[in-house]
Amino acid sequence: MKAALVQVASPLDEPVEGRIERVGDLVAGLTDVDLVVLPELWAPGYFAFDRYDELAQHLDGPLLSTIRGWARAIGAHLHAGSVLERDPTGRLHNTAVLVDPTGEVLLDYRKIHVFGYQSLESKLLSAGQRADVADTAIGQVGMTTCYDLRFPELYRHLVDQGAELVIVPAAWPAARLEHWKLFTRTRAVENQVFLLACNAVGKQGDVELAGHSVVVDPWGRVLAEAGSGEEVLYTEIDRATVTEIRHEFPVLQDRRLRNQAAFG
Ligand SMILES: O=C(O)CCC(=O)C(=O)O
Repeated sequence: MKAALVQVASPLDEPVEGRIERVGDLVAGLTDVDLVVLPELWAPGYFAFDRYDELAQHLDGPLLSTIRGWARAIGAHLHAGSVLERDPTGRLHNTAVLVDPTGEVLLDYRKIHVFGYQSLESKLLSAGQRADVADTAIGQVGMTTCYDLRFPELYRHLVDQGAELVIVPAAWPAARLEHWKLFTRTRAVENQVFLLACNAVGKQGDVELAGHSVVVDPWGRVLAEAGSGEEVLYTEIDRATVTEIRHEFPVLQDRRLRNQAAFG
């Protein structure tokens, strides 16, 4: 399975429509891949808090419909990064969406751990309450978003549902790049999954985003890592590696917490 992680900047002074066109042009050039991944809230810009309400859309709105068209045009799965979703009750969410090559939505995930440190996300957005795994042509896919990387129990929950690969869009600041590098590898190796993490780059307001999008295999090996500028990061992964590594080194079978056996 060939994947491309599209690491882009979302400067707050760039018109959103222009950015959607620019990213659409980049995606249109990716005709030889099975999966394309975009960063967290790349269209509005994660730090455009004052525009969240104005820019949020229902999942059947124009942005997702454009993105579904991109997937059809290149004939690949497309992880839309995340979008600002207005749900039917009017609440807003940071929602990741996976689309198949026919443009059908396979899975959506509302970010569970909304971020409140030097961020208004947790004030403006409602937290998700569900994390599912989709059985797809590219494997058993789970999704989490950015800050979720700090919460290992969410990944265990995905593994318990059969996840083989976890896709993580992010807008992770450069100030905590070392944490990003640590968590992306750790979540992959402790759960014996492929982890594909697509970060944003560039400045949004005062905050520099880290880039360093990364693909890690279930043994914790970094298969590909981007730098700190805009770039498309290519990788090739074989889902059979998950089964092989879990068979060869079956640590997940030795978990005890689930049955409370070792912790009373
Ligand atoms: O956890 C972090 O350090 C960064 C999290 C973040 O920026 C986010 O969730 O958008």
